Amino acid sequence: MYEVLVADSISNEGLAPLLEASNVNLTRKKVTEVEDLLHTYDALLVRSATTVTEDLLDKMKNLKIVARAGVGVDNIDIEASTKRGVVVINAPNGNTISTAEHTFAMMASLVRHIPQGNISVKSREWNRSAFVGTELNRKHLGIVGFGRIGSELAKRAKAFNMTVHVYDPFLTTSRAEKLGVDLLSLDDLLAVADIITVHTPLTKDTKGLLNRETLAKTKKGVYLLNCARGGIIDEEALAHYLEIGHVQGAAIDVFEVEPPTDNPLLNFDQVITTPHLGASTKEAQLNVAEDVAYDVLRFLEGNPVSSSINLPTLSKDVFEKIQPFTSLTKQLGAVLSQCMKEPVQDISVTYAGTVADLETTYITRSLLSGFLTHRIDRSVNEVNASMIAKERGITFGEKISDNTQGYANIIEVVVKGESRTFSITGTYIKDYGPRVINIDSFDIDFYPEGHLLYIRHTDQPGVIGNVGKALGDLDINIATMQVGRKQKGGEAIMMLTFDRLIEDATIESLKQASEIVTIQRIEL
Ligand SMILES: NC(=O)c1ccc[n+]([C@@H]2O[C@H](COP(=O)([O-])OP(=O)(O)OC[C@H]3O[C@@H](n4cnc5c(N)ncnc54)[C@H](O)[C@@H]3O)[C@@H](O)[C@H]2O)c1
Ligand SMILES: O=C(O)[C@H](O)COP(=O)(O)O
Repeated sequence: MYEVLVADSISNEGLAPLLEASNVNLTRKKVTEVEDLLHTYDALLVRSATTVTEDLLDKMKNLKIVARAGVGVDNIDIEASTKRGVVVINAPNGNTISTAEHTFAMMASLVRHIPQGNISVKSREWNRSAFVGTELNRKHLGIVGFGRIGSELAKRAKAFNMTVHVYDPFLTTSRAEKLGVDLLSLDDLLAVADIITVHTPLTKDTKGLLNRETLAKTKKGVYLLNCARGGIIDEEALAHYLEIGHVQGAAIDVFEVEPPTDNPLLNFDQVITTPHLGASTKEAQLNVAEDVAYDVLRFLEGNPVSSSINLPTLSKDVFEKIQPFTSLTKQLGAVLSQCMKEPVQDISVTYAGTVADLETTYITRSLLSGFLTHRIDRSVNEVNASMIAKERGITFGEKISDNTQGYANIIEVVVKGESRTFSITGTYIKDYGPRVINIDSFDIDFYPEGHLLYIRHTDQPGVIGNVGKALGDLDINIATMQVGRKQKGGEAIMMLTFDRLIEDATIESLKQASEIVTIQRIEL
């Protein structure tokens, strides 16, 4: 049974896939209400109200996935989640239209003073001259951040006969042309726009993007909107330009600290606000809840997620295709880690044949996770493997080759340590499964699973028999035995598999024979 904690207000109807699943036990409680049970949850679903800190992640020892029913993941410590191997997903598409519509509504309200007029009439005033507004028609709208919401807003603005200028360092000129907007530098946009609205994520680059210095470049009388994230427009700087009358008005849905209490912007009549309502529609909430509910269920049942922040996103079809190879590389990594008993500096993977056309970065992550699992005492998976490898100074890289050595596919891994290198090559054979076909330059053929002994010895008569007899005398049954050598009379290898773990004492006794060079136990 999977334990799922829904910590924020998320549509019940949208959560139906989880509520109806027979293998899920769903709890709807705030994190603070289940302090004692935090270690039991497999999945955590939040909106923007819950902050997923490193401290919370430490308490949620069993957590595998954090789902954000919405777009912004700035309330989730992604790095700490990734370190712990916790997948973070979001629902990036479900609230786009609602937020674009809300921004448009805020813009129209702002230039026509609708909230102020409303308050005035309800105060039994009839002051028509105080609320003379401005048309949107033929005005220049500057959109900073032209992603999903920015581009939906542009369509609506164009329908109102506005000229749309955009600034987005990741937007190509051809896409801007296709969408009928004028792509500018930030400075040029600031200089030309009558109304400026921000639609970027909150990152270290966008925090305070509109500040005292940049806002000074705007037209006198400009209107500003922030329906993205508090802090993209520096609140103190905005307050300053409102105070001196340079900025004519602002519409703010999001704040640096929510709920805002002593925020200076709340003191201005020309600032209109909403309590982070961009995504608060029935439709958006149903969409985002459904999106994450399906994704969380898929993930818990071992399937790919459709929108991950810290994992490459794979379709079900692609995931199924790569699964045999991720299992294979996990095993190859585990064999390598146990055979190469020294610090490793570099891991290099070469893919050839059918596997080379697949999502190899994900397959390499599985390899790293198989390798690192045997070296460190924390949980490693595809989410955190590359980060942990980097932390430990292990470089890694991928190559594609066309040398399949006669197989449909092969994966060769070379590990460089301080004093030597070690290599392993595997293949996945349809209807037969994974095979290791070369280990440390010895051709061999074994199934990488279970309890193994990897023995290097001199190629001479009687060695195989002696090993068999010594194990037989200890009542140890050899399940399979594969041998390989490079040349007659030179060094040779044996790969033995067993039905149970072989004790240290047995290995020590086998090592006594002079023809045995090394023995390595491998547990897969
Ligand atoms: N108010 C709400 O309730 C609400 C609802 C949904 C989303 N949001 C917020 O709206 C914002 C936009 O969401 P979206 O779905 O359109 O995201 P998106 O990822 O589709 O678009 C963001 C755009 O910002 C651009 N960008 C990134 N860094 C930039 C920079 N330094 N300068 C200029 N542009 C930059 C990106 O290239 C991208 O095109 C996010 O902050 C999100 O959290 C708020
Ligand atoms: O990033 C988002 O999706 C919006 O800010 C919505 O936030 P909410 O889910 O807390 O309304």
